[in-house]
Amino acid sequence: MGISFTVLSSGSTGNATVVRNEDTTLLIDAGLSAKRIDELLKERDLSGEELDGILVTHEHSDHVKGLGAMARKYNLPIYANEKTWFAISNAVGQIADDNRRILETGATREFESLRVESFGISHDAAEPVGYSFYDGAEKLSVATDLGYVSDKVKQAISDADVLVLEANHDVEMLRMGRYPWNIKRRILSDIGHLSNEMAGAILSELLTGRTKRTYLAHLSRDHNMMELAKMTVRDAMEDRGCFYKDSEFRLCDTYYDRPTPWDKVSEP
Ligand SMILES: O=c1ccn([C@@H]2O[C@@H]3COP(=O)(O)O[C@H]3[C@H]2O)c(=O)[nH]1
Repeated sequence: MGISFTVLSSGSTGNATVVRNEDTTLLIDAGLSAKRIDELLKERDLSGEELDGILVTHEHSDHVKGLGAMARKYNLPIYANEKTWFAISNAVGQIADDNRRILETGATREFESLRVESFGISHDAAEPVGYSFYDGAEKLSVATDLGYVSDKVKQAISDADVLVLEANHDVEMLRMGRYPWNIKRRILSDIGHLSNEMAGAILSELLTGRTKRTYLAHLSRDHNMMELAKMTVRDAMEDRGCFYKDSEFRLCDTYYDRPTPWDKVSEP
């Protein structure tokens, strides 16, 4: 079967992604109400009963809003590093001791045949992480909520067959937008969010021929549009000499209000 995934919802109104293979199904973040996550799972013919655990990237509410409720409703273990556990302790409510699992940044954990690696990212949270998933030779990487892509992150996500990468904002739209200047500065900073241009620059370095598609994620509803994001990413790649035909590499959409279709990592 290999790795399949669906981005259930992406953006500052709530983030959740399902990654599964033949023996394991994991939820990455639970940033919407449990009721909404249940609805989104149902849209992809899945139920919370089928989940084996929840991996947390960081403590911001758009990533943990429904975390405690999902864990309690389905008796799910939650995996997060120690600093993130500390940061979510109030928001998450009562969690059974057995469901409080530590997955330290940089650590690898095998969920039967699905291997998960966490890697540190740069964001204004206690100890934010992204995740890579491996099944045999297949690799899927998920990296959102990062202001800057370090060499370590590049290494962690390089050679992924499929990548879910943040393209949060168009810099001009953000500059001209309605947010107060201190928030704009924070979003533009190294611990903020990746712009479309930065996402394209990273992809131009990462595309070695193995990565077949990238889902552009966590788009700002105020300061971005999917078509603009795709155009800017593509232009940024071409400016750096990285040309591709759609048959070799594709940019794919994520949505804040509906799940992406199931995607099999092994498919071309
Ligand atoms: O001090 C701050 C600065 C920013 N933010 C978030 O960053 C997000 C960037 O994408 P967005 O435009 O969809 O939404 C923005 C906000 O949700 C925040 O919550 N607090």
